[in-house]
Amino acid sequence: MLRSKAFSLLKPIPLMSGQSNLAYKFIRPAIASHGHCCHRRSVDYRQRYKTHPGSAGGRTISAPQTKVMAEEELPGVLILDIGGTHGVLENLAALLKKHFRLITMKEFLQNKKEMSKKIQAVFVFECRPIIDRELLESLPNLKVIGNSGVGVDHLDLKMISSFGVKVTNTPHAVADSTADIGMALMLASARRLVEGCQIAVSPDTKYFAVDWLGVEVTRATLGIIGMGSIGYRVAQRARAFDMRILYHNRNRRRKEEEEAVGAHYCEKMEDLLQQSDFVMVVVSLTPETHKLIGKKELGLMKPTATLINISRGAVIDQDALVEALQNKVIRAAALDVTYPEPLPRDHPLLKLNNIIITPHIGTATVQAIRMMAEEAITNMLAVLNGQPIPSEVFPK
Ligand SMILES: O=CC(=O)O
Repeated sequence: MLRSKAFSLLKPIPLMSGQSNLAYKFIRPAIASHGHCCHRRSVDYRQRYKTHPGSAGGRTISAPQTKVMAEEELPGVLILDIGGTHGVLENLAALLKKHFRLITMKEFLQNKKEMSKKIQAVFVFECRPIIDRELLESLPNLKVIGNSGVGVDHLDLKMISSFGVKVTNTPHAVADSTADIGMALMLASARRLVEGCQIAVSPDTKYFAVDWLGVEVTRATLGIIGMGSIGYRVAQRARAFDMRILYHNRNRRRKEEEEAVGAHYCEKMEDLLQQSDFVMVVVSLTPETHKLIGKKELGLMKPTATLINISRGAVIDQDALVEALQNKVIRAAALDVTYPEPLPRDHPLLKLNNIIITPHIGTATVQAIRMMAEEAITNMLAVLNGQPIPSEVFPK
């Protein structure tokens, strides 16, 4: 009952744009307990994320230190997740509790009058919860929405900003784990890992009766569409496989960044599509990238090529993809993201054997979710303390 009440606050909105520019050159704000200036300390994030020039990822995000305060003194944070996280959020509660008074949606709805005054921040744990006007109107002291994750297409940035509320995201914390899932999908699809597993466990099949062959990733051409921090990390990994790396991006990376991973810029996405054996989509979802890969683009790809998507489902026209896979216009696809998530059980994509689909697990690692929470906490505290905000996302 309470759950369904909470859900009534969350209703779908049209896809919206919005993405931080993944800037890395920020100084971590001096962290003090909220409202008090103690233990001020600045940490240059470039020291922490110095794996390569221009990279914005890192492995050592650590939550800021806060003076121990009584719970009532701490700013309230409303925890917004849609459930189904199997205790993950509970594990993050201890981290959040060091800096905030945690308020669940259930507590908020039970005692709206008192709670609404306390809530200064909303922590969004999954990329599905929707923050609507009704919720914002009921939180007069809200200053920041700390999104745990890089993609903010589930948030109506213009509407949120009209309430004077800031939105932040966590581009650094997600970079490695998301790049890893891209590599995992590419390798799994190339070597038909899922089919291999099915054969190995099937009682009906002779163990070695594999009547098909995979393809090799080594020395193949990888085309990366979207060379932000995740795309760049994919390139770093692909280099170890001696891959020829092409990329297409709104903005060309610096020469030294290209050289560091041996990546070649394709001004036209068409050139990348025509030349690549593996095409990996790593763009954020915006109105410009909605259905970026459709029938025409799939038609430009080699019949031996594989499409990998680790960004958002809606950047690919799924009907066109079904048709392309059915008609062998391309060899295969490997998707960590779909539209919607999960796909309805009778969706034609689930009936194909030249596809691998994982349930949006790019950041589903012990390390990533912790780093995401820590990065989100740092962002939210910076807003509440009036300090420079490491990763603010602006409406376009
Ligand atoms: O999907 C994951 C993210 O947006 O970081």
